[in-house]
Amino acid sequence: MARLLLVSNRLPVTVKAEKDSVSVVRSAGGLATGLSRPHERSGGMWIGWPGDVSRLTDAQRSQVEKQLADLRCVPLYLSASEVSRFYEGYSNRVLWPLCHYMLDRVPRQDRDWDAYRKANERFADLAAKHYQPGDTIWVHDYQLMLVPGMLRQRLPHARIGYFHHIPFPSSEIFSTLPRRGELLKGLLGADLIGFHAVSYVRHFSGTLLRHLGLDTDVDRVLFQGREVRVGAFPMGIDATAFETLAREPAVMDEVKVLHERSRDERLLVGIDRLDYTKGIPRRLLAVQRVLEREPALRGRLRFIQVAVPSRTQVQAYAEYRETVDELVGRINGLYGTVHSTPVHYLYRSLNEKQLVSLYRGADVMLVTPVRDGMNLVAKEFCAARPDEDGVLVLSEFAGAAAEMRDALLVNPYDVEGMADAIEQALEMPRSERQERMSSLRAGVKARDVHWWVASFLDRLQGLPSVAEKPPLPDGMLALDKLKGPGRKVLFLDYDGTLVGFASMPELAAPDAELMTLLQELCARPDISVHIVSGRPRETLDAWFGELPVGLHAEHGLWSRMRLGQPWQALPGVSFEWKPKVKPVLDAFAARVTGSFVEEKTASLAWHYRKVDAEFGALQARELRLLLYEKFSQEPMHILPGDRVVEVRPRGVNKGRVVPEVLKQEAPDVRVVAMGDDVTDEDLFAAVPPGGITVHAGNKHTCATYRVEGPPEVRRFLKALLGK
Ligand SMILES: Nc1ncnc2c1ncn2[C@@H]1O[C@H](COP(=O)(O)OP(=O)(O)O[C@H]2O[C@H](CO)[C@@H](O)[C@H](O)[C@H]2O)[C@@H](O)[C@H]1O
Ligand SMILES: O=P(O)(O)OC[C@H](O)CO
Repeated sequence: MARLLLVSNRLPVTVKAEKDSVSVVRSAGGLATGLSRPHERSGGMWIGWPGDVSRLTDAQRSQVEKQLADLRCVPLYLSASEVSRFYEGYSNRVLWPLCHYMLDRVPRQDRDWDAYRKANERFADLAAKHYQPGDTIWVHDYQLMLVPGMLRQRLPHARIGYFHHIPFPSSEIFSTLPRRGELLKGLLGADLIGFHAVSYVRHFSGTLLRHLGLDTDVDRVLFQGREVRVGAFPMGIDATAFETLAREPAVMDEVKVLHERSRDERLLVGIDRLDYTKGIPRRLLAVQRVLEREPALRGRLRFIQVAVPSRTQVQAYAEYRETVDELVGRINGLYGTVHSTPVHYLYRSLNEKQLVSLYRGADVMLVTPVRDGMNLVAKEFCAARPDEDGVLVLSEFAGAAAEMRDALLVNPYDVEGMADAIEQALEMPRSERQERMSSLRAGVKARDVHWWVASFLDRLQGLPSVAEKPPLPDGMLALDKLKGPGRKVLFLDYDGTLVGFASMPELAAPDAELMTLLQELCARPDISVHIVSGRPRETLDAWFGELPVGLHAEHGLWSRMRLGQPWQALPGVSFEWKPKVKPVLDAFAARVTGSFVEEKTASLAWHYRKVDAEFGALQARELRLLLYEKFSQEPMHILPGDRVVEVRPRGVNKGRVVPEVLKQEAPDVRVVAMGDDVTDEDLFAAVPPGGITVHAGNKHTCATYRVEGPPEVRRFLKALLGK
């Protein structure tokens, strides 16, 4: 099995320094707890921050390093400034609230981007240093979004995965980030990008389209010549370990004590990192509402809320703590008696045994975050209930809600609704509790953390590696093969190859530099030039009619072989479908603002270049489906292009030009074809063996060389002229 290199901001263990001793303890938080056991099993390494070590003596530090090495953890020490600017600053003041839809918590001006970028460089450097060929690198979470891209630069052939543990928000939210483009490109350095939920994949794909113009095809997107996969991998927990612990006599004793101490009380439990995304204040208010509404429950209801301190140096967390403290005090002041306290609040971390005892003892578990990537507490609770009892009240804004449909799902913003759900849970008959819990447990056990790790890594390791599928060689290298005498025939696509795209087709007229270049190529007795375009005859005539070049319009339907010769159509092509299809495209143009229909002699095209990228792509899919559905019997082809859907007669393609032209040339002529889009693939396929095919862009292609785009195509043609 390939060695696994985990890279995350926090290691699964944190250094804990006391007066005279130092030790490493389990880190809190979903990522660290969830991945600990898979790491123990994998035999690989884990690179990350072990927490604050600034006060350790040299001897203590080496003691810690020894302990970390035994756990196969490689520490990356963050300086005080990095903790404050990279971790607390950009990661937790900007990205954390933004990904949780809390724009009002993002500072007006972010000053920590630079520190974030530099810290990401340090993680990438350390991972690259420990990398051995054949390793799989798995980068985790929002603190390290630039690391996949940085690793790709350092290790072009490495297999790199990235998992985003928190929500990926809608593109409307992500778009507000000034550094959105850099962050997206950073993620795209990975081979596989995973999220907890399908909705996050959708948001991510929409954001790629909107900001980088990259269209995700179901689960893959092309970026810089590489295919990057994206997918939903809902994270699980070590269900067996929780269940085993929940059956231990020590835990059962603890549960017994808990029940004896609160003999007549029903027990509600909440367990969270103390984070403003976890919805603790509204949860407290809901408990308060239950007590207000149901006097009979006063003195008979106990809510144990355990909150582990988190990010205590960030002001928002300190303020949140005060809010929670105040609410707890208020509710206890209102409804406490000399015999009972309704809210039992613990501000600390619990060990696993204490945690599981609470899960096992709870009548109702309240997991009500206002937004959460997944939420593992909900799953831990179910795993810890082999008695198939207890009710889970779960926020519909937690990623876990997509899987845990048998929980009582609540809107965490609706305090009354949550109070209703708590009452419903308290009154729920045993048979219903059992039915729901049994179904929840089946899901938690089937999709546990080992399943999660295996499904992510199987997908990642099953992908063809960059080394197995090397990038196409640089087109400029092809020039060597064209050196020396001998005739050359150039087949050149126009839009996207000789010129860049314009918002309206008529705006992409050839510039002076291109006209000069074409004139110089035509002036060479050993070179003949053919422009093979999807454009109509009239346009090619207007732009190039005076040049001694071959012109081929509408993807080869019309050809003017030489200057002075007439245009001729390919024989036997049917156009009868056109009047039937045109009204369908017109209707789309009318309903999608900014789109329009282009009509040529033989084909029709619906362009949506100026339409909002996400909406345009959706509409294009709908149009294609409609066309397939209505006109599958017609002799026509439906061709998705770059922000265009084109309908052409069957049997016409750019490839048909090549043999026609070569009929008039000597057999030893050297053929060069250059193009950028899917229609040029027919051209490449028709080039005889030994010819040179150059794809201008980063799409899938059957060409043998690649250049980046029109400027490089021109550089190639100039070099052919010896310039
Ligand atoms: N008082 C306490 N004492 C001891 N342990 C405690 C504790 N309170 C919480 N924990 C433990 O910490 C973990 C919390 O994980 P969560 O998934 O609930 O949220 P978190 O926001 O940390 O994780 C992030 O990563 C995870 C995993 O991807 C996502 O589910 C989540 O949405 C995302 O925010 C659980 O394993 C829990 O047992
Ligand atoms: O304590 P933090 O800041 O490392 O966050 C822990 C959470 O699991 C983050 O996903």
